[in-house]
Amino acid sequence: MQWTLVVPLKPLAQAKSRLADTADDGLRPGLALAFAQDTVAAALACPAVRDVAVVTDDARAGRELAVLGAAIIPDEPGGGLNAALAHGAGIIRSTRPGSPVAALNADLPALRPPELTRVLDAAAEFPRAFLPDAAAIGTTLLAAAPGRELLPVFGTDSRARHRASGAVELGLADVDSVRQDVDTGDDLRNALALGVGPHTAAAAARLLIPGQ
Ligand SMILES: Nc1nc2c(ncn2[C@@H]2O[C@H](COP(=O)(O)OP(=O)(O)OP(=O)(O)O)[C@@H](O)[C@H]2O)c(=O)[nH]1
Ligand SMILES: C=C(OP(=O)(O)O)C(=O)O
Repeated sequence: MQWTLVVPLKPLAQAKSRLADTADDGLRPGLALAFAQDTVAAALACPAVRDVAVVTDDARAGRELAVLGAAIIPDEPGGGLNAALAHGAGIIRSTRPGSPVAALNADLPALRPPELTRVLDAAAEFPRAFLPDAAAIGTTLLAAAPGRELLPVFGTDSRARHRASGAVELGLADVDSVRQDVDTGDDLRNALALGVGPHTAAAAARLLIPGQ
């Protein structure tokens, strides 16, 4: 089974505000783009992934991610993360009704294709399934089988909210690279320790990170 992934991405100037103490206003947009580039490149290198659609209104991000092979969907609802994901999933479903769809965060710079394959293969056993983030509070991936709506409830406490929505929590071991989202400086240090992709490695080299 091959998946279509929907990756949401805020306008870069507003993205990753919780990294303000680690990357200043001049560097943060480039860092957020680098996370998205490494996430999308790793996803497209995954044999379980047929294609990747990024929902974004950011022109620069749209250009750079299209170069990697992503389809770009404008964030027409402009109603926040879950509206953007439902919009993207709806467009994918209208063009390809038989395809399984998964939402994947754009901030997974350590993402490894074999680990993403394991997560998607596990998700394929259920109508809807999700993977909790490294902090075990949020969600990094939400999957829906063909014919099932995605029904995303990302945001505060999304692990509990996805569980309450009936999605099955995937309790896989050794898929750290799919769980390691980067919201804070500590998250970035953890991702660097796992090993990030080339865009994030280059962007992070411009930051002053203790221990790096
Ligand atoms: N298209 C789209 N993507 C969004 C929107 N809000 C958040 N995202 C994306 O959803 C994922 C999780 O977003 P958040 O944690 O809310 O925001 P963030 O920019 O990652 O970090 P903070 O600014 O620190 O909250 C990231 O990939 C964001 O770029 C939105 O309104 N539209
Ligand atoms: C929106 C989410 O991600 P983040 O951890 O980036 O806030 C979430 O976990 O639902």
